[in-house]
Amino acid sequence: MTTPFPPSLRRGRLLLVDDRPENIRLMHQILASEYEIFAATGGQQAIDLCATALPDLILLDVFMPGMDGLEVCRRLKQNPATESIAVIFVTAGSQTEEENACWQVGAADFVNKPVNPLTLRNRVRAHWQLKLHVDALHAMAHTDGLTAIANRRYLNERLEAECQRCQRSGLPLSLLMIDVDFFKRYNDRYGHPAGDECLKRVAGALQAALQRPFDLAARYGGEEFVCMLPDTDAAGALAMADKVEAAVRALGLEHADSTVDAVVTVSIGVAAVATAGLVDSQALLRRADQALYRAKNQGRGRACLAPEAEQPG
Ligand SMILES: Nc1nc2c(ncn2[C@@H]2O[C@H](COP(=O)(O)OP(=O)(O)OP(=O)(O)O)[C@@H](O)[C@H]2O)c(=O)[nH]1
Repeated sequence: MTTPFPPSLRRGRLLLVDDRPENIRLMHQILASEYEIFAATGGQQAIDLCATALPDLILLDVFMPGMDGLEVCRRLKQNPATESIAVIFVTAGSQTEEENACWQVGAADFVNKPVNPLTLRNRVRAHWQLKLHVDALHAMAHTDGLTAIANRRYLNERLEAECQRCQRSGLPLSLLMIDVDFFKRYNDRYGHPAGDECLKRVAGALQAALQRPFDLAARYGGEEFVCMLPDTDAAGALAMADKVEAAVRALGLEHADSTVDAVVTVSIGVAAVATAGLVDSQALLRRADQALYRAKNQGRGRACLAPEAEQPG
């Protein structure tokens, strides 16, 4: 799952790339106590490892037979999945042209060969700390402050990307728009701090109900949430909506002023993209919102499916 929440105190993952095993051994000795180490002795192997091991940093030899370090770096920077991995080149020479070529392909830094252990350790540590800070900022920008699930900004980014993917692949995509019933009355009766606590519990129930790695639960604003369900058609989304509705009811949060039940309930609007063609994220959200409005009008504490979108032309 693409999560906005990085593990905060994990060990950094470091990929060492050098065609000479003795160089890898030396760097391993210097760095193994602080990092989880992976190693590759060729360019293609390094690229393959990046896709599976997802390292945080790479120490990359420039001159290697076959694909050299410059080409490895160029390819990593062209791939959105690997472009943010910091590449520190390990260079034998210190010629200006060689350094410039490294910067041009996207180097983050250099270390000279033969490596000075202290310099290597400090350079790697500086880039690892920078990466931790960037990840933390990224997580903060994508997280809702109250409920700690994804926020509307992250939902919009992911939804846009999923709509494009769905348009290319023709696979279905569904949204649930979820609203806590009579939440104003809840706040009025139990107080705003209890209202906040209720929203946190509802968010937790949504998060727990979604089980596929690419599903996403987000707080859309106020007492409204959205669940994005890739590769899920209308029938699957309706089943998920029922599961979410039941999960919130099962929290058993007393709501004495609700006319739906004695506990907190939610209404859910479901919208699905079923057919190939243009997929418009905002139109999908609007359809889910209209279905939510119908669920409210039909008595709340239930899910309603939006009619299929009309295809242009
Ligand atoms: N405690 C708390 N309340 C919030 C928060 N965000 C929005 N609200 C409250 O949510 C309530 C939403 O009220 P309405 O839009 O009238 O909806 P409702 O009372 O849930 O009624 P229905 O949706 O028709 O069932 C308002 O009273 C908002 O103040 C929040 O972060 N914390």
